Amino acid sequence: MAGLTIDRVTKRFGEQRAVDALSLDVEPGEFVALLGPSGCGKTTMLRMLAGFESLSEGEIHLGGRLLAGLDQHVPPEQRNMAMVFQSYALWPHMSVADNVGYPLKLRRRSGEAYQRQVAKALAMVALEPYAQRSPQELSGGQRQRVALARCLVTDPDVVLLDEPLANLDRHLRAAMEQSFRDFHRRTRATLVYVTHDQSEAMALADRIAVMREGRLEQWATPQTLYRRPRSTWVASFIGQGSQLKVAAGRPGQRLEEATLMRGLAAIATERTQTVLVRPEHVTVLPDSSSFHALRARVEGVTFRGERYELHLCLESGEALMAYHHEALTEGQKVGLTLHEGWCLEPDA
Ligand SMILES: Nc1ncnc2c1ncn2[C@@H]1O[C@H](COP(=O)(O)OP(=O)(O)OP(=O)(O)O)[C@@H](O)[C@H]1O
Repeated sequence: MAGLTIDRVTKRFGEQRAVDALSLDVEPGEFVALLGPSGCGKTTMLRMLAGFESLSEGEIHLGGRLLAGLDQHVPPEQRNMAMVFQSYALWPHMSVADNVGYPLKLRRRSGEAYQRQVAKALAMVALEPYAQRSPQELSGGQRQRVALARCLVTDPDVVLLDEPLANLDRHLRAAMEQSFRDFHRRTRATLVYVTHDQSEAMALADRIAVMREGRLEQWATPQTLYRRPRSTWVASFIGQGSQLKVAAGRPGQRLEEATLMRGLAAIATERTQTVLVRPEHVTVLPDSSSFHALRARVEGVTFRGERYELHLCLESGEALMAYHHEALTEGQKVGLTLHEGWCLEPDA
């Protein structure tokens, strides 16, 4: 197993910087997600890791070995990495087992060693009973597992995955998330996973690199991204929540209930700090009275099965999202207690 070092990597296409001075240290065996909106440079970064794209600046190391830099470009087939694409790219005329064994054939493996490695890779994705089927006889999720087995069969140091679940329906995606977790637990390969779906990245990765316009916005565990997003931009991208103005705190500070409620009650000109309030930190008191310091009007109610999602409008005009155990009526006035908030850096 080897770790990856991405050191100030830049990729220019003409005037545009698709990736801009990106640095990441990925631990051996770590599951990492590159997350960001469409066009932020995720796929370009992945292609540079795989060796399909050259670097404009910076270096990439695997273990102690320089893979790519100013005068160095190790070709893809010598990097001991494997890439899984959105489209699976399976051969339709070959059986599942032959698809999985194809990279071994390219390396001129045969006989018993070949059979053993194919069987082992198929077992890792629980597809042994399907070995002799053709890919057309499989579901989308099963096809993606064949693609995973094919990339595992050569024992790569690093597995690169480019939106591998993008073509699957929601139900299947959830089941496949579990397959990816199992896959990672069994192989302990270093995984770099590209996605624009924050819930997928949060569910799977040990650490997430949040990218925006080629640059790294934040590099942290899912828990840290959720609880302590750095900027207003990251906070609006990860999870649900509302951004309010308060007269309290500074970026990177957690506000307790009393400070937060006092800070919200201040006059508008003093409320200059943006605070993130997650919906689970809001208590809604349906019988609004003048007794409540903070009041709001119910603007919308969405039933989510286990709870209702309320869209509220504060007296300041700011929007606030909250959860509640029962349905309220639109237009209803409510009192609120906000239990905590997280102070954000302004958007650069
Ligand atoms: N070969 C290329 N030539 C010119 N521009 C390119 C090329 N490849 C990518 N780009 C540009 O670089 C930027 C980053 O593209 P990239 O595909 O890496 O983004 P992405 O984050 O993977 O997006 P998506 O989620 O939509 O796949 C985009 O603006 C894209 O148009």
